[in-house]
Amino acid sequence: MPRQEKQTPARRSIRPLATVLPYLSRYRGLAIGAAVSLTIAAATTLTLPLAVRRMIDHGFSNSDSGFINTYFSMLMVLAVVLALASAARYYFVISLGERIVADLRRDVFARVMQLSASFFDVNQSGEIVSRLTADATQIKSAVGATASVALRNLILCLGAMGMMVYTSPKLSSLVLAAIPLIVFPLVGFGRSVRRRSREAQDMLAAASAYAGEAIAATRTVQAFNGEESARSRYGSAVEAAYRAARAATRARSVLTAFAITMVFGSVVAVLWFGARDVLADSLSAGTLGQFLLYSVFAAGSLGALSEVWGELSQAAGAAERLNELLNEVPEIEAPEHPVAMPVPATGAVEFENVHFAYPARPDYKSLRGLSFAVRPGETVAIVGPSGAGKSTVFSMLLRYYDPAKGTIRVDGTDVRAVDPEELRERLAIVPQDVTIFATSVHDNIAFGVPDASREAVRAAAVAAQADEFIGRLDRGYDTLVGERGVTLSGGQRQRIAIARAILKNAPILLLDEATSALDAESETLVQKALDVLMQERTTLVIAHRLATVLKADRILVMEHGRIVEEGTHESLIRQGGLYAKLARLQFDHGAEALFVASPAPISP
Ligand SMILES: Nc1ncnc2c1ncn2[C@@H]1O[C@H](COP(=O)(O)OP(=O)(O)OP(=O)(O)O)[C@@H](O)[C@H]1O
Repeated sequence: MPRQEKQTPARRSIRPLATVLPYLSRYRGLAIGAAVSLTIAAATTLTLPLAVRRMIDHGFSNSDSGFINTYFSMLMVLAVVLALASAARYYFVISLGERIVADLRRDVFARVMQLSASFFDVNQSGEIVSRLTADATQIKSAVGATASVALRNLILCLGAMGMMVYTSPKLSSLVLAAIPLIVFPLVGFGRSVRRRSREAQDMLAAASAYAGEAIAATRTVQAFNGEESARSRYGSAVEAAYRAARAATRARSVLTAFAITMVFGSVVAVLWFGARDVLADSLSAGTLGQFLLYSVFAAGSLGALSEVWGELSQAAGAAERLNELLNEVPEIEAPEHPVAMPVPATGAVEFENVHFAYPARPDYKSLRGLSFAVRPGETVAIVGPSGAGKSTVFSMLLRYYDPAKGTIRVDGTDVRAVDPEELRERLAIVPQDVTIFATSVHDNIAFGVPDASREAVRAAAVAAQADEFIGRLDRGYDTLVGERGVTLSGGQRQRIAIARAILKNAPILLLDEATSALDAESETLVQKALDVLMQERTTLVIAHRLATVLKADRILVMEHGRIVEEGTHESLIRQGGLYAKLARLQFDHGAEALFVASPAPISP
């Protein structure tokens, strides 16, 4: 998301909250229940001053105790109605808030899952998580508690004003004249609260993003004695969030003080007039009492409304941040009329004059006219110095990004013309940094095929040389492996990833060999697992091991985003070019199993 757009102020203060309206209409039952119970509660409250007037003007002067009994029984009934209506209001309104925010969270998450790699190149995951949690919570309190208070006070305020007019049109006209004086400044304050609150949420998200990163990397932080600097960086992020939140709160306090002074000030002024009318006998004491209660209701609810306005403005800041995610358009989307890929899949891959620069680094071309073709069933090794563009080839094939120029074809079809889901069905990847989810071993292997049977998962694990170690775990395939698979060794994680790819059984395998050295036994096991996986399918492997290049049908040597040499190990060694240099480096350093990543000058 373009960051500069984030700060664009919307013209109207609480407009971003309109996002929740479609959700509101989805739950009409709850919304109607809330509205009805709100109305009943407010109407009941409004009848109380009527009773007070009757008591003052008639009740105490009348010695008929029957009248008093009926009167107080009625009041008791009213109290029970008020209590029940308030309880129902609370239930409906809070449930509605929870319901809407659950839906909103789900929709925002679903949208985030669809976004392209380029989005995540520039946005931090912790920042996004903060939107899903902190911002959504603010909206929940706005929709739930705040909206309920707002509606109740709005009804109460309008009702009280109506009753004021009914009680004394003369005094009411004075009150009504004061209202614009109060409302307009309130709206202005509300806008400033929204802006500040948005800033506070941005700051909080930045702090969360940093916390997420640091917590995920505690081992590295500790290894480098970085606790102190991490602590102080997080501390200042939190401090900045606090300052921004305080600024928002300050704006809200000013708003509240202003509102209460104005509202009660005008009530006092009006009553002053009223008191003179009573003295002049043109108004009964009971009527002034009734008017007084209604104006206190009206003033109280206006005061509450001003506070609610502050809260709604704050929630609008949060809604704005969620809207940005909801409105984010994935860069890679299925075409409107996707071309069907040929069936059965053959596993052919072709790059034709592909040029590409990462969106986060538009001036640097990672691929510069890359062309090659891989026949169905062929095993092709890609080698080259660090930064040559090897991993980029995989990202392009998986269509994380689209090329600036040129065409990529899978099974003869341009990848841009097909549904990305159909394309990715045909590809299985074993990345260098294996992703393990904090769930069971079974679910990790079955990640691409969630309905796979236990037998199928087991068969894949056996083929990936993983069954034995899984059997030794506490609960076998049901063992939870911890976040990012922390309870597993590097080799074990890799074999789980291989089992995942075996289970997916896609016609094209993308393999990014791990550079990290495994112990000899793990190495042999991983190698065996890969041999199984590579059988009978097209394999593109970013190779770091001699064994792998020796086994490949063909080796592509990449440098600066294009192919510079091509052939078998022997023919390339004979050519004496870049490959020969890379290979020599490896032998010179005696690391038989590893390709050295960059062709540094050979030391004498
Ligand atoms: N997400 C990204 N955003 C911007 N630039 C990137 C991104 N990923 C890679 N690059 C750049 O693109 C170039 C090619 O990177 P790539 O990862 O494809 O290299 P590689 O050959 O796989 O290197 P290595 O062997 O070190 O993994 C590098 O210069 C790298 O800095």
